[in-house]
This record gives sequence, structure tokens and C-alpha cells, in this order.
Amino acid sequence: MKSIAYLSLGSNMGEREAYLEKAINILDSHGKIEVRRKSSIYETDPVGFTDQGEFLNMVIEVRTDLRPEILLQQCLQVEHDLGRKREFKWGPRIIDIDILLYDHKSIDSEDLLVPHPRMQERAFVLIPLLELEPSIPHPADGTPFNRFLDEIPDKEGVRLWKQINGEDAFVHSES
Ligand SMILES: Nc1ncnc2c1ncn2[C@@H]1O[C@H](COP(=O)(O)OP(=O)(O)OP(=O)(O)O)[C@@H](O)[C@H]1O
Ligand SMILES: Nc1nc2c(c(=O)[nH]1)N=C(CO)CN2
Repeated sequence: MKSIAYLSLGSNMGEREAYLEKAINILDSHGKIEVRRKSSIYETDPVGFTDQGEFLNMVIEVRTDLRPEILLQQCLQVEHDLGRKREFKWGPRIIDIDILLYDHKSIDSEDLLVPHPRMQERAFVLIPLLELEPSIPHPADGTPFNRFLDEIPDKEGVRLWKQINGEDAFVHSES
């Protein structure tokens, strides 16, 4: 049976939008992961290590029969294929792909924590996720993620950068 997962994508180096686009295309290209919906793209102030460039962030919904650990491997492989170098934790990156949610599961294995352990404190994750699924609940206790967003004081650091309507992602209208 197919599962539904939500992935967070972020880029703050080089051609940021092109990296998001390439990552989605690679994920979708093997026939194992169907990218069903894409949030808008947001420009976001860096969180954690703040002395770095602004990010573009978005969330996608995928449908897959890959197990969560294999889905993670695919995400890491795409990061690798696009040339990501791991320099330091929370530092600049051409692409970062995190698994936020996988069905209604809680997973705690050596390499994978789902829900992503820091997602509920990150407006740059919650705003695009809630755009796709406004009342999605936390699998552990059913708390709607919009309640976590309400508790984040500073949301100005997340600004709509490019509105996406479903399948229209990456179709450029500017001339
Ligand atoms: N839900 C998850 N999604 C992606 N990676 C995860 C997840 N849970 C655990 N990991 C582990 O985290 C590692 C990736 O860490 P990475 O260097 O991308 O962290 P980061 O993006 O700098 O920080 P953060 O995890 O806070 O976003 C992966 O190798 C993976 O084993
Ligand atoms: N705005 C923003 N800040 C971050 C991001 C990110 O994707 N966007 N990713 C991080 C590590 O995963 C650390 N800080």
C-alpha cells in the first residue's frame, strides 16, 4: 500500500530555486516517488546559525511505497547528486531535504526521526506544510500543527516568495 509523506526542502546557496526544482525532478524521476503537491516557495531568514544567506523553503507531498528508511536514503542521494557538501551543522547548503511526516507514524531509529524533531519550532517548515494541509495533526498526540505555529512569536522571517498553485510550480511567468 502506498504511503503519503511530507518533505521539507531548503536551499541558501547559488541558484536556490533551480536546486529546489532539480531536487523535485530527481525525486520524481525514478518512478518510486510521486510528487503530488508542492507548496509555494518562501524566502526565509536563517534560523540557528544566522550569519548566512536567506533560504528558499518549501514543502512537498509525495506518495510512495518506499519504506521510510529507503525514502531517507533517496533524499540523501539527491542531496549528494546535486553536490551538497556537509560543512557544518546548520550551515549554508545548496539543498537540504528532510522527511517531516510519513503517514501517521512515529519513527525513532538510529538514522531517522519522524516527525522531524525540530519541525514544530520552525515557521519555515510549518507555514508551507499548513498551506498544503491546514489541519494536519502531530501523530504522537493529535495536536494540530497550526497550534505549534501559533506559539512561534516571530513569523516575519518567512515571506511568500513565489506562489505556487499545485502543479504550476516552476513555470516562470516573468519575461
Ligand atoms: N526526519 C529526518 N529527515 C531527514 N534526515 C533525518 C531525519 N531524522 C534524522 N535524520 C538524520 O539527519 C541527517 C541529516 O542531517 P543534516 O546534516 O541534513 O541536518 P541539518 O539539516 O543540518 O539539521 P536539521 O536536522 O536540524 O534540519 C541524516 O543523515 C539523517 O540520518
Ligand atoms: N530559514 C531556514 N533556516 C534554516 C534551515 C532552513 O531550511 N531554512 N535549515 C537549517 C538546517 O536544516 C537551519 N536553519
